[in-house]
Amino acid sequence: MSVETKSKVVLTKNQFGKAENRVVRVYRDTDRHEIRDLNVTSQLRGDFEAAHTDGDNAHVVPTDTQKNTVFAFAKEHGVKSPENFLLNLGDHFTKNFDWVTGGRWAAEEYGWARINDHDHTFYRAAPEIRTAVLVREGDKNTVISGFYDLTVMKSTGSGFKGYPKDKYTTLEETDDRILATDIATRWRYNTTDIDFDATYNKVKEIILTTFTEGHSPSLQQTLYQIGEAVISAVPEIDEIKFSCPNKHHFVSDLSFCGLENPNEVFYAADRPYGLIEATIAREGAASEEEAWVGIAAFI
Ligand SMILES: O=c1[nH]c(=O)c2[nH]c(=O)[nH]c2[nH]1
Repeated sequence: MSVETKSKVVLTKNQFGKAENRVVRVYRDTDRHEIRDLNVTSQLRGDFEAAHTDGDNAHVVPTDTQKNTVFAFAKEHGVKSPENFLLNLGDHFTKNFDWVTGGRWAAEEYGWARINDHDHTFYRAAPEIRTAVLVREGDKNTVISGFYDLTVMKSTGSGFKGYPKDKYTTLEETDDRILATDIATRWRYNTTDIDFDATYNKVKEIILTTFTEGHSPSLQQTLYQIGEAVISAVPEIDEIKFSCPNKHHFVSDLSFCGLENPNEVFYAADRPYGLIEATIAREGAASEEEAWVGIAAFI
């Protein structure tokens, strides 16, 4: 085959924009400043056929313009919540450019707290990174929020037993072990008419409280119970996903020097780790698989 011979191809899914715009908004209406610290990605979907096939840029809202819009909106609209910020971007691009029929806008938020209750001095305080994704198609918005890197541990109140054994099994059953994980979770709202900040705080609180309560027979059941608690408490959430490492802590064998070790000294292994992933959905709720596309590694 000659090198000039081209196969017939068609453009299928595509989107484009500016990734990871690091925008910090300072509210300084009074001497007591407030800050919101975001990492925002904007990507447009619509009729961009000619740009790809013919090099015709008539529809290509430059990624540079998308970046500028992110920074201008931080001033013009402020950051009520990451989700509201993304909804403003989605409205803007779909309403002002006929051929933009939708898109994907994503944000991470980094949390800050005041040093000694000072008016304008802060330290990075939230252990977790908050996430938000808006997928817009026509007039339909789907918002998926969440967080990752919230590391939690139970020093007892967890066990693992009753599992099948074969010739490769060495694990001992236990009623008392350390359960530790880095919680990564995303939940899908069935509305955009909600106080996103208040709901974020409520979901985080439910996750931490449910992790605390009761005896855990496995990380699987703990995640299921957390998901059930979130969906029961928040009617605006239809689905929640988790991707959580089981960060193994092995009891250190101190018998070499005659010491007993009743679950006091552990070796914290960093790898391998169990990887427990699950989706818990409201029964009967529509699933929105398309909105999850592009969300890395299960969640
Ligand atoms: O909570 C757990 N779930 C498992 O699936 C598992 N497998 C394992 O070896 N330890 C654990 N712990």
